[in-house]
Amino acid sequence: MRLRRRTPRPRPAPTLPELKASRNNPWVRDLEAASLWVVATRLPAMVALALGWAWRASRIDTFATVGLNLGAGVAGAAGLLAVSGVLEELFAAGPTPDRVRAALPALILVGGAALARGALTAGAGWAQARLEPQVERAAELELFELTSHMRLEAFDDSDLADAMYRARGRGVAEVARTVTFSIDVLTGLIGLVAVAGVLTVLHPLLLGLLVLTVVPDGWAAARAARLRYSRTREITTTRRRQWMLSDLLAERDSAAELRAYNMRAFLLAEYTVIADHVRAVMLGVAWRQTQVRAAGDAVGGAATVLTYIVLGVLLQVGSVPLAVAGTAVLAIRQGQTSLNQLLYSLNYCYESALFFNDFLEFCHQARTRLPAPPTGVDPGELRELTARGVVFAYPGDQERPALRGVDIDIRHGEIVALVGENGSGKSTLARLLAGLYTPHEGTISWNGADTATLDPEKLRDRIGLISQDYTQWPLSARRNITMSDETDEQRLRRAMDLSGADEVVDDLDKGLDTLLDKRFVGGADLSGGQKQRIAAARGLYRRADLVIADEPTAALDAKAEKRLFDTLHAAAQDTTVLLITHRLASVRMADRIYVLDRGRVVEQGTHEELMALPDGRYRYLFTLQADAYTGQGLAGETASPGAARPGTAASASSDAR
Ligand SMILES: Nc1ncnc2c1ncn2[C@@H]1O[C@H](COP(=O)(O)OP(=O)(O)OP(=O)(O)O)[C@@H](O)[C@H]1O
Repeated sequence: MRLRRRTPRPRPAPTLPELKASRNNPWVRDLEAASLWVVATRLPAMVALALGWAWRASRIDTFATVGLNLGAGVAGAAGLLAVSGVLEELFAAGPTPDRVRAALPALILVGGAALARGALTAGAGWAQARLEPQVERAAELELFELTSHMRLEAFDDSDLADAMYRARGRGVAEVARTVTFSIDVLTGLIGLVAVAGVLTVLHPLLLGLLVLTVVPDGWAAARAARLRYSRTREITTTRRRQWMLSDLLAERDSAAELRAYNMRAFLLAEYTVIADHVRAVMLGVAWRQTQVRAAGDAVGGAATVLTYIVLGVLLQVGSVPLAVAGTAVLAIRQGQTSLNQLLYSLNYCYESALFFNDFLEFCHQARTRLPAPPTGVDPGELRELTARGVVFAYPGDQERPALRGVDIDIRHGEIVALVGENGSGKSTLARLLAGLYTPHEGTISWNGADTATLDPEKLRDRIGLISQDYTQWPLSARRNITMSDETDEQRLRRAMDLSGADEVVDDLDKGLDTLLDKRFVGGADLSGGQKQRIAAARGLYRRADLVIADEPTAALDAKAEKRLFDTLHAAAQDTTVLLITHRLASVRMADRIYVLDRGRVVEQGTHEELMALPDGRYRYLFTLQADAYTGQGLAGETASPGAARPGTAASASSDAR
């Protein structure tokens, strides 16, 4: 049976063009066009996958659930056949006490079968209830093992973000539900097969009629499930936006700016438009589902009436005796109960399985974004880190690479600085050097070996990254500094002392054991600069060969800033420092300064060499800053940013590109 094409529904336009429903997704189109046959053939594979997850989560409970349900089905069939024996004796000729006595053994069998069925069903229910949390745990762990292991650039891919949203939102919860409904489907099927067996024994024609009552309801259930799913999937991006807006409206991080900039009405207005759109889509789904279910019920009801008419005719023409007809009525009623249960579970199972498929789809996509397996090759103590012809573009930005052929050299014990205007590519380059991104072209070499051939974890262990976008982890102050490393009290004190985090920790109620999250009882909140000191201590705590400090002082007061820069300069005696900063006074002492502009190195050299370039960009930027402090300087000489050209004497090798 082919499904009818949908009638077009009115859809309010979402606020942003990118929130429009994706009607071009081939998977959704395929889903909408799927016939009942396709659905029926897909479902067993999904049920098998779900049972595979159940098996992985707990073999005993899966085995018990399926086995006990099977036993309950067999007991049900035996009970029905025993009923036929009871009726046969009761409808026989002779005095009533004799007929009752004759029916007694079959009656005991009916009672025994009912008892056994009840006990087995209860046992199966218990095993099934135990399965759900175990499957949920297994699915969540799988999801987060993948999300935390994917390559960093995967997070910049909007398609993957949609897939992750679906998997995290409903997908992961539906894994356990798919297992539950799959088992319900199996249970319903077992019950139905038992009844079908009994009906076949009583009269084969009755079996055909029972099947006739199944098809319309089955079609309606599958169609209704598909409708909901395809509409829900279409509005994934809209829902993701709604989720983000709900965070902005309810989260602590945005609470202050929301008020300061009177964003409430604006955000609520956008939220309302999106919520209206979602509501309209879901109301449309509810109406279509009701139509489909009503059609299925009507045809199914007619088939039931037909079944009873045929039974009456068979009785009339003497094709079945009265006792068999009585049992057949019971069997048909029990069959329909099983059928209802089966259809109910089928409906939910199919719907759940579609969302479960989202989870599987994301897991599949995430697995293609995992880093190469660890090579185990230790990079060794840093002597030299070089980048040659490095090109890198963020996903979706292939036309505008963030780095366009960068060459740089960092040698042991040096302080190397990256400077340049906003968006020139400094942080991107730092992340590549830290092994967080892989170049699309060119190579990054550690002691001459391409970092792609080195063990990424061992490489990252040798690098302390003081990130520009640092995270304040909802963990103790101690963990915020040591992170995954063991606590070494001496090293910890030193890192705190060098970064100024000691003053922050001294002010906390429980010192290093204070939880840095105000959302929990006893948690503390830090100022922007205090958070940055903790982040700096984190980078310095590492036993690192290379410290990469990306704008480490943006939020620090003048005293703390000087202290940290002094620390970084001192640290360069036994380690190597890559410093990214807009405070150009702090890079004067650097061994080499690279000036980036739109993804290229446009100048390189020492402070003196760069200042000697008459039209140099560094000279222009440095002078501009110096001028802001002194009110003098060379600002008058350098006309404008547009006038700043790559220098000649010490201009970068990449200039030529
Ligand atoms: N996660 C990302 N996804 C897509 N594009 C990005 C991402 N991060 C940065 N970019 C883009 O890459 C370019 C370089 O950004 P990058 O952060 O490296 O610059 P930067 O020199 O560190 O800037 P700033 O001085 O403002 O920190 C910019 O055009 C930016 O828009």
